[in-house]
Amino acid sequence: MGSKTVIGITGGIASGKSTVTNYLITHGYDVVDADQIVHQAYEEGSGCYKLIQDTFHTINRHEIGQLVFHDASKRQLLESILHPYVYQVMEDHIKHSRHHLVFLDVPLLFETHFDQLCDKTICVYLDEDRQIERLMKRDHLSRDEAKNRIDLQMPLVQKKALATYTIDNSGYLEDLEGQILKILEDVNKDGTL
Ligand SMILES: CC(C)(COP(=O)(O)OP(=O)(O)OC[C@H]1O[C@@H](n2cnc3c(N)ncnc32)[C@H](O)[C@@H]1O)[C@@H](O)C(=O)NCCC(=O)NCCS
Ligand SMILES: Nc1ncnc2c1ncn2[C@@H]1O[C@H](COP(=O)(O)OP(=O)(O)OP(=O)(O)O)[C@@H](O)[C@H]1O
Repeated sequence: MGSKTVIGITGGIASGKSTVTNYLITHGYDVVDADQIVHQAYEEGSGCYKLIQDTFHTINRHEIGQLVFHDASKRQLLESILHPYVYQVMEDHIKHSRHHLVFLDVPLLFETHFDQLCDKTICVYLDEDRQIERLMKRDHLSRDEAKNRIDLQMPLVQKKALATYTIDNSGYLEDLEGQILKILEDVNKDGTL
């Protein structure tokens, strides 16, 4: 993407991507969040609104989540509406960003092949027991429901193997800053910042 460096941030559900990107945003970095773009698509006037409503007979994300997290063909249908939209918004954002470094926060970065937009990638990971605990707590899910949502994504160990950098978020929040700074330093070293 020309003189810009694009870094994709991924991980599992509730692995701490937003916690990492909040740090980056606070420190002035340009971050695009795929979940936020998806949420905008559910707003009246977006290019996807009518198609989602016609297809699912509701525009309520919670109701649609209940459907698609238990039905692979409905999930694929929803993804076929939303992923091209998210890709386009991200591509436009990269093109028009005034920053030299752009971060993309995409839970399904490798599953969707959005990593083709990226020069480098970061996987935020943790052990599955902690992931389940944090997901249950944050989204008020049962253990079974949390496990089901984790199992819908590429295993974290696979994402870790595909990523340029990894961030271990099994520990305390204070342990994140050092790992993020090390990655930024490495990106800097390449002269890409
Ligand atoms: C299923 C929907 C309605 C649930 O909305 P809701 O507001 O309850 O959850 P939210 O959007 O915040 O997603 C929370 C997390 O669920 C996971 N998730 C979302 N969609 C998917 C999916 N299709 N497959 C696997 N995991 C998913 C991600 O880790 C995401 O961070 C919504 O996520 C959606 O429309 N998903 C399809 C688009 C998609 O694939 N998004 C993922 C990033 S591109
Ligand atoms: N090191 C940590 N210690 C304790 N709790 C944490 C830590 N990191 C993140 N959390 C909490 O875990 C939950 C998941 O983190 P976060 O929302 O950043 O994950 P995410 O990867 O962005 O999730 P999603 O894919 O669902 O958007 C949040 O409630 C967050 O406050």
